[in-house]
Parts: sequence; C-alpha cells; structure tokens
Amino acid sequence: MLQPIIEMQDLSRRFGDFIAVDSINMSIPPGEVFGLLGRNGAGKTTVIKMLATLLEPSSGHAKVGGFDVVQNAARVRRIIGYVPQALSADGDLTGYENLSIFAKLYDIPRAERKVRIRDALAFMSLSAVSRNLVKTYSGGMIRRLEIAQSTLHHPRVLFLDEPTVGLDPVARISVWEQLEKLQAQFGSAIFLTTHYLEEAERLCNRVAIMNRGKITAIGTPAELSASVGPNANFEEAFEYYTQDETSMRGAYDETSQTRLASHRLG
Ligand SMILES: Nc1ncnc2c1ncn2[C@@H]1O[C@H](COP(=O)(O)OP(=O)(O)OP(=O)(O)O)[C@@H](O)[C@H]1O
Repeated sequence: MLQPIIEMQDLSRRFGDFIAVDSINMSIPPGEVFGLLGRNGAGKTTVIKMLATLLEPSSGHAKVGGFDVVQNAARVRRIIGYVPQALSADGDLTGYENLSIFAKLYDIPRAERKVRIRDALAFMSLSAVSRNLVKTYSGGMIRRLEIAQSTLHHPRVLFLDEPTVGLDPVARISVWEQLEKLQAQFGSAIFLTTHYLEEAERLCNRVAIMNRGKITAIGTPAELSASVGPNANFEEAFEYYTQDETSMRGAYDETSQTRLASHRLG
C-alpha cells in the first residue's frame, strides 16, 4: 500500500475534562477524497484543526505527508491548504488582492505569482469578477475564492471544514464541481468535514462517521449502507452510526455490535 498522506494514531483532544476527540486511528492514502461526517459537536472541526497544525493534540499523534503535525508543523503547513468553516476572505479587497496576499504567504516566486493567480481565478470561474470587491460576491463565489487561495501552492492535501455550509443548492453544486475538477487536475487528497450526507456521497471515496469524539464507522458510503442492512440507504447508515451508545446498547443485538466494532477497526 502507498505511504498514507494522513495518519492518525490514538489522536485525542481534551478541553478541560471534556474529551472532544477520543483516541482516533485512521489512514488516508494520497489523492483520496475523504469525508468526516457527524452531527454538530461530534468533534470534526477539532480533528481538522489538529491535522492542519492549528490545535495541538492532548495525546496521540498525527502525520501529514509523513511529517508529525507537532514536531514538524512548519513542514506540514507547506504541503497543505486549509479552508476554515467561517467565510474568511477579506471583503474590502478584490478577489485578485486576496489571492495576491496568499501568493506571498506561500512564498510563490514573484515571477510566477501573476500566472498562478490568473490560473486559479480561471479554474474557479472567477476571472470576470477578479477586480470586484469580495463584499459584492455571493457566498458560493467567496467559497470558491477561498479554495483558490488555499490551493495556490498546489498542496498535497486540502482540508475543508464544512465547505458548503450556509450555501444555497446551486452554489453548493458549483463548489462540488470545482472540488472535483481540482482533484482530477492535481490529484491532491481532500479531507473535508460535513454534515450533508449528499455532499459526502457525491464527493467522497471514503467516509468516517464520528459521534461524540469517536469514529463509529469507516468505509465507502455504499459499504456503510450495506453494513446496516441489505436495503439500507446512506441516511439510515448515518442514523445508525450516530446514535448514542446507551440507546445502541439497548436497541441492537450482539451481531450489530460486532459489526460496529469491525468498522471501528477498519
Ligand atoms: N476551544 C474549546 N473549548 C472548549 N470546548 C470546545 C472548544 N472547541 C470545541 N469544543 C467542544 O468540543 C466539541 C467538539 O467541537 P467541534 O467544533 O470539533 O465539533 P464539530 O463536529 O466540528 O461540530 P460543528 O459541526 O458544530 O462545527 C463540542 O462539544 C465543542 O463545544
């Protein structure tokens, strides 16, 4: 098997006494589009922030591109792109100016900057509005600009935290299409969090379902559906794997528990 691009080993994060991420283990191969799914508060953002070197683990380890996210944080930062959940582009600058800041941040040589920015704008279908202030953009356009910003340096992994939250269905589809194009052209791995099941099914090669800090299932969307029942759909699988453990204990027989455990190990 190829050397994983992302590896997590007993990765945990506490806030005081509260365990937000509870000893998770996962490996993601290069080029995979991987979705971390869960309800609000499951711990998804905390995982992505640890992988993107923005938050230190309380215990356990993670590597991105073979580099430890704590010991080699600077090396990790050079090979990743990160799009946070809240819209973050500067509304008082133009699209071009926002990209220009990131080109400098990523140390893209001065001679190459213009071409990279022009290509990124064209790639995200933003060329026509590049000289307009970002505050005049729609939510979908801002998201596409942020994806352009965070991929200017052609990262090996792109982290996206809830990339289409708050977008209308048309804007959501346009973001999905740009992400698919990006993956096809550069082969970057994409690690995204979402609570939209349709997004995960459309974009992701594999998904993991997270509930109260733990990974309860991992596999392709089709595998997870099949693991719940012969005719189950992905929504039913999500419901199943995000139930509270107490209700699971009561409601499911031993076979189901074994199946759940085998997914945890998978
Ligand atoms: N800095 C912090 N201090 C204290 N608790 C925190 C902090 N950050 C996150 N938490 C808690 O950790 C848990 C997981 O939060 P996290 O943001 O990772 O969840 P999430 O799955 O990304 O949810 P959402 O979809 O709402 O963003 C939540 O209960 C949250 O309140």
